[in-house]
Amino acid sequence: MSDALLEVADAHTYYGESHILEGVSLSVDEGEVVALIGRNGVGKTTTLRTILQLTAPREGSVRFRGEELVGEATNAVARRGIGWIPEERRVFSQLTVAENVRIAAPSGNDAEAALDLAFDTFPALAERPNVKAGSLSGGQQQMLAIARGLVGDNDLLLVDEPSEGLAPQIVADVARALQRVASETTLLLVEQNLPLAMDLADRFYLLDNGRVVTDGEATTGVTDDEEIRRYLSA
Ligand SMILES: Nc1ncnc2c1ncn2[C@@H]1O[C@H](COP(=O)(O)OP(=O)(O)OP(=O)(O)O)[C@@H](O)[C@H]1O
Repeated sequence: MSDALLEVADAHTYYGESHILEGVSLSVDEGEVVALIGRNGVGKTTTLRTILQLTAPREGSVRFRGEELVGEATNAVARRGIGWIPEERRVFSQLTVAENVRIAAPSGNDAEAALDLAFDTFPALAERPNVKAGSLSGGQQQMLAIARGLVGDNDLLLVDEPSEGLAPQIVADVARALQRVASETTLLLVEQNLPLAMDLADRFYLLDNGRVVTDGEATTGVTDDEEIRRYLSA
């Protein structure tokens, strides 16, 4: 048996009768950053939802530390230490930055230590602890969402399109922050920005039409690979 932290094997996932994932297999080892790339609509978010059991696969398996997640409720999956930073940057807009971070720390953990970690990682948040999350810029909200994932004490963080809709300068800040998060936890990262994905990741999987079409080491060479570029621009 594999000793991967996460192992998805031949997952088939549907929305109603639409067959979206047609046998996705991938693995993530402890400490790795793995990027899931591919153009719009190929099933990247659905793969994350499949892991979280938000949309359970009809066939195939999802194992975390060797244990089957298929059939478990999403909150049980979360309790195993799998965190999710969705594309929509879920933060509590009526709560302050500090409150958002504090409530993301698992109960029993030291909320002030969580704040220290978050503010140390994201100086832009440390400058505005008492600002309502809803009045932050898009980039700051993304950082807050990542900070909440970071203090959640997760062993695996699923991060969906962290750079989407952000200005290039802010993307660089988010990338730096993710790099720091990666030194603390294992990441599975959905990212359409290929240079960013290759910069952050150790390995990548390229999805197309609900299947993994290729995978390998994340290097800058991948960014210039003709075949991969064709898949991404199609
Ligand atoms: N709730 C849903 N009900 C029905 N079809 C859905 C649903 N969510 C997604 N889909 C469809 O499933 C397919 C895969 O979507 P998914 O969001 O996984 O793609 P993606 O690779 O993450 O792309 P994007 O970057 O656009 O989010 C798409 O064709 C999409 O239209």
